[in-house]
Amino acid sequence: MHERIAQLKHGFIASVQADEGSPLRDSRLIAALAHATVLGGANGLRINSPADIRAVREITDLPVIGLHKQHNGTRDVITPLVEHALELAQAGADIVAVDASREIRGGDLSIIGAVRDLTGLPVMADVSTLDEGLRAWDAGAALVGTTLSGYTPYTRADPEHPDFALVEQLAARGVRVIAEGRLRSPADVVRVLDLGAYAAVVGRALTDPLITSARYAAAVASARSSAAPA
Ligand SMILES: CC(=O)N[C@H](C=O)[C@@H](O)[C@H](O)[C@H](O)COP(=O)(O)O
Repeated sequence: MHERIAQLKHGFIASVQADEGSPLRDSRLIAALAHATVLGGANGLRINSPADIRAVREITDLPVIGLHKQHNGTRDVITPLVEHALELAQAGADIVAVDASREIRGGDLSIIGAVRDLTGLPVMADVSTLDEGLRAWDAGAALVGTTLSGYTPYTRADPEHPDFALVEQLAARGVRVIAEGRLRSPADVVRVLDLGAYAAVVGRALTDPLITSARYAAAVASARSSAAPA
């Protein structure tokens, strides 16, 4: 097994990302946030774009899963092209994440082998269903992420919770599965590892203060509206 994959075993990976328009959209801020998660104990990082990967590479030797998000009018596609993967590798990614959904790839998963062979790096296939995960694993993905569950038109997911069932089903079939998407607490991480996940990715709940503040604000608003008038 690839050394970088082994380093992630039974750990948690901090996804540190900020889209255009976010107050955190600055590679130096991404690197600072990533640094904080590493000091806190993260075992790896998931980082979007060559610029952010370069900035993060300055602060850590931990495994970096690189991706290139491209909006297709409906959602972000993860690393649509081999050319993007090459740029991620040049920037210092250790593992390249690619969208392996049927929605984007149809029946053709040749991107997995192409990225692996051209970059020399292991590939993490992001999927939304059991079938997609099994096909990506057979096509040579080193890791299969549940990242896209709830984001393809044919998947429904509880917006408040990870897709625990998909994690369990992939693990039961011997797939090296990364639980990703809507993990919100240390308890969620422990639960997916218990279900057989190889590692867990935590994104917005860990690294996006806008999202976490909105959760507090919603809780306060809800408590106020149900409180008896003074
Ligand atoms: C669907 C998609 O584009 N997911 C992206 C993949 O890199 C990121 O926007 C997510 O933040 C990441 O998957 C972690 O998930 P969460 O932030 O829910 O913990």
